[in-house]
Amino acid sequence: MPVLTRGLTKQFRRQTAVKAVDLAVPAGAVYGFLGPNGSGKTTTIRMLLGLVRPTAGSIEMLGLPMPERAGETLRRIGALVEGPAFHPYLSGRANLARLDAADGHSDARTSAHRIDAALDRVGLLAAATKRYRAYSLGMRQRLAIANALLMPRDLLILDEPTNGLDPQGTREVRHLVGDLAADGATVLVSSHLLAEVEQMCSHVGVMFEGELVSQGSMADLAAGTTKTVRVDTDRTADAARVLAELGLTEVTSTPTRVSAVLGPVEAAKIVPELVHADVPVLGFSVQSPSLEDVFVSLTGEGFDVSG
Ligand SMILES: Nc1ncnc2c1ncn2[C@@H]1O[C@H](COP(=O)(O)OP(=O)(O)OP(=O)(O)O)[C@@H](O)[C@H]1O
Repeated sequence: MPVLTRGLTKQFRRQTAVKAVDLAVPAGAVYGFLGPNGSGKTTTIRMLLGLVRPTAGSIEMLGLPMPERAGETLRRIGALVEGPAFHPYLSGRANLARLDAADGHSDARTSAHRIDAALDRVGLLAAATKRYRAYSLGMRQRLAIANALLMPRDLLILDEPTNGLDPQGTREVRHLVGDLAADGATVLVSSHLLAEVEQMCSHVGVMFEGELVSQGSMADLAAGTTKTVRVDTDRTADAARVLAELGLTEVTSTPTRVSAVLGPVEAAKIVPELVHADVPVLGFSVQSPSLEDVFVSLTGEGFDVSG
């Protein structure tokens, strides 16, 4: 597990910002750390990176205890936390050269090569000599990610990398995250946008009021919740009877559609039974709840989907 925490807790003076969080980020995952603003994501990430001292709990990063082994682990971790300070009048390449030179672990002899490789990785090589101030927001964020990629990394931690970006910049960064994962890095990426996590991530951890209320693969999360079945037909009363006889629950009808909760019933049995009962099936679907449905069922609250 590239990231593993036990009972991770942070108490500020009046408030427990992070409450006994057990994070488990498996190798190769794009783990979406999802939660509304103020739910404790940034504080958790800052504890992982040793920027904030936990009140309680333990952290393992890349299999080693933190902060005891920070010297070994941090050089294998690329992080984007609160954008590094870029100089507006220097080019993208010159900015990376400054930051690389400031990194005590970097090798000056390989610097030029590593910088161009990182710029290439984020698609900024052609704009390498442009001044930072002339970069779009998406380019600025990609430069910040390039900075995290100056050294080979096993784990990338990106705190809200699409925050403040326009739709084009957002797309650029989402693609980049997918590419980085395809290259074999494990990525922990925080977001307050449900749709973004749904599109970009293989795994999700849901934070709410300082607690990790759920985590797992996207598939597990959907499987653990209630699937619903819809049948479009002009004989809804008969269809409803068949579904109830099969053992589906919460059967409801409109004039043209019957919906019900699937439960343990095998979905493949439904259409043959309907046909057998002479119910014309004009449409049939089995629906897994969206991440939004899951969030609402976990927290009892709606999620501001638009962000
Ligand atoms: N240094 C601090 N001192 C006191 N309270 C803090 C401090 N840092 C964070 N908090 C509080 O802890 C809670 C969690 O904040 P945190 O920034 O971790 O949330 P978040 O999920 O990352 O939200 P955002 O997306 O807005 O950054 C908030 O209520 C915040 O006000």
